[in-house]
Amino acid sequence: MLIWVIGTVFKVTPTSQNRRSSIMSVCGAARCRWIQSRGAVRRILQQNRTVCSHRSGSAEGIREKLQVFPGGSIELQKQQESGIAVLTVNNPARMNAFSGSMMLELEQRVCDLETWTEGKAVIVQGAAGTFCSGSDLNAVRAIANPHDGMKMCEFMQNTLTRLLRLPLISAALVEGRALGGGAELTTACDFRLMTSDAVIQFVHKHMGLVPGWGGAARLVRIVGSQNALKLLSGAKKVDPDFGKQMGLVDEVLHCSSGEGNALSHAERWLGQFIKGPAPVIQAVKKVVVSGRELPLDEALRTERSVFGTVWGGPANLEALALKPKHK
Ligand SMILES: CC[C@H](C(=O)O)C(=O)SCCNC(=O)CCNC(=O)[C@H](O)C(C)(C)COP(=O)(O)OP(=O)(O)OC[C@H]1O[C@@H](n2cnc3c(N)ncnc32)[C@H](O)[C@@H]1OP(=O)(O)O
Repeated sequence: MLIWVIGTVFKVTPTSQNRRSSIMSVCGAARCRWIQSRGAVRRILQQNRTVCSHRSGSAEGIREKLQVFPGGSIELQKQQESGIAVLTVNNPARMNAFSGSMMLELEQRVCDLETWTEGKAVIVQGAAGTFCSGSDLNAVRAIANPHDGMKMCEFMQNTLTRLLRLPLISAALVEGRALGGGAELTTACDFRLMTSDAVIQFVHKHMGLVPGWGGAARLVRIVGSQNALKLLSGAKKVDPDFGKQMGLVDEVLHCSSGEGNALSHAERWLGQFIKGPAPVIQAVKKVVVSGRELPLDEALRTERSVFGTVWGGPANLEALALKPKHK
């Protein structure tokens, strides 16, 4: 599945190359590069939409089971002006634990974000001053057999992989507690921001488990295998200082608690990375995703292809006209 998604998102077909050469023959080189790159953008977006409507057959059976465990919601607010979306895990009565229906809703929200062409960033947060306490233990008890457990994990792995691959710069805003699957969710974002009293804890070992939503694989890539082993085998509480020290946490937000206060700090922090037009920010994220996930040759090919989507584009031409000095 993973390889299939990478393949479909980044593939350039021979047919599309033929189409490119015929366009080349009738255009000036710069204009042509621009048209060609618009085509590449359209293709990537269309392929994303294909992924969107694609329902993994192997995860299929679990949807009906997850639907049986309602409660809470996943809220998505897209701020058109700033280009920042806010995704909120909302189940405060259970410390924002994921019910079955919330898992299904998360997939829909990620799907929505995959086609947000004007977007630049997404902040993932929890409602009511705490991040997320993992799976809803009531649902977990009801599907506590290996077959359903693996299906649920596969479903969440696919969704969180898509979240991490969004062409938007993502940040987990951790207030309060991020436990179990909640800790895993933070690793499906590009950055982790913590308020000074927040804690991230991979409590899985205490539950007789290991991470299953892809959190271990991602954690190793973020902090290295030594640190990951310590965090998982010790079920260590990660406070902001410890998190910064091992590279799990990108920024500590020193702000008083209060409705929206941490969020506005997070938006300000993200602001430094999302100045400029959305297509350029999205292109930056795409080359980082390909560099992070693909073998070098393929990553280089993808980088060229993404480069073609911005080279000679409006932002590039405007910058050239201004003769900038980067002092
Ligand atoms: C792959 C992911 C992995 C898996 O499914 O395999 C998991 O995520 S397993 C779940 C890991 N999470 C936990 O084990 C969390 C257990 N809960 C706690 O440790 C505490 O509740 C805590 C620290 C989150 C909050 O403690 P506090 O004293 O501040 O509040 P309460 O304990 O009174 O909690 C309030 C209310 O929320 C309910 N709650 C909290 N977490 C969950 C949860 N994960 N599932 C269901 N319900 C949860 C808690 O039971 C309380 O409800 P109440 O009706 O008031 O008793």
